[in-house]
Amino acid sequence: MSAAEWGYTKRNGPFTWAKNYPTAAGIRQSPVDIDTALATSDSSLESKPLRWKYVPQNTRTIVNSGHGWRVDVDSEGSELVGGPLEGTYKLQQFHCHWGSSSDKGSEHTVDGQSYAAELHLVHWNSSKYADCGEAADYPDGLTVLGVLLKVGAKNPELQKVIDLIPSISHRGEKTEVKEAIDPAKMLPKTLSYWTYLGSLTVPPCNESVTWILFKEPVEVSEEQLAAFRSLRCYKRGEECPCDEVDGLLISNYRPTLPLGTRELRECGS
Ligand SMILES: NS(=O)(=O)c1ccc(NCc2ccco2)cc1
Ligand SMILES: [Zn+2]
Repeated sequence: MSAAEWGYTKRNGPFTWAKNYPTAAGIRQSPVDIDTALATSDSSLESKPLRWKYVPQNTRTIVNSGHGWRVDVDSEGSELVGGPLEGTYKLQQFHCHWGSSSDKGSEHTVDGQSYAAELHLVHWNSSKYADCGEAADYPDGLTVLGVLLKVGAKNPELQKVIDLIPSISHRGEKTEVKEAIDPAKMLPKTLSYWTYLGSLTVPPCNESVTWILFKEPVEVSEEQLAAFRSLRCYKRGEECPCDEVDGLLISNYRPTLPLGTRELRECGS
């Protein structure tokens, strides 16, 4: 029933989620504003550099989830270790959040500043759990690499996603990713990051994510952001349930929640 379906409009948006997903009102929620003055540098993070291995050929399909685009990956062969992480995490999927104009759209903000969009690479703890779904139920189950996107040059790796958007214009549509997308090429050059314990930024908002947000933004063009906003949040042939501008997914970011008493650590300048 589309009315109960969560989304990003006034009727079903972030301020209504806690009604159906009580965890959304928890004390370990994401995103948060990164108050850089509060960040503590931690020698243990410096001593275990973040290391990743991805298999571009394992990026399988791209789908319009109704809340954005998502590239699903065959986890085998991928790994993320080090930094704040215990054990090995495997890449499950990556997706993006954006706003109706480029002055907003990122989920995390830095000293109150929003970016135009934010890329999330979602990993699950394969040292302890059997799959992503199980891992999402545990406090150390998931880790998400967050990359802030700012308006600038066209992003060649993200262009491979954008080229597929016309084939997934409506909710539920999916298509094969023929030209391998290398997640590693979407990461910034410098690997400095902030890290804190948080949650999924969409329902059910499980408090199971170790967030690792890179400090250096990556560039994406206005035209590429416009392509993201051309996705529709409803199924082909159905009328538009959301009161968005004719059902266009023009904005899919959750406003920030309080960091509360959580520690915010940083690695690198
Ligand atoms: N925006 S986000 O990076 O916090 C995010 C959003 C949704 C999922 N879904 C993955 C999942 C696995 C089990 C339950 O849900 C994973 C991560
Ligand atoms: Zn996300």
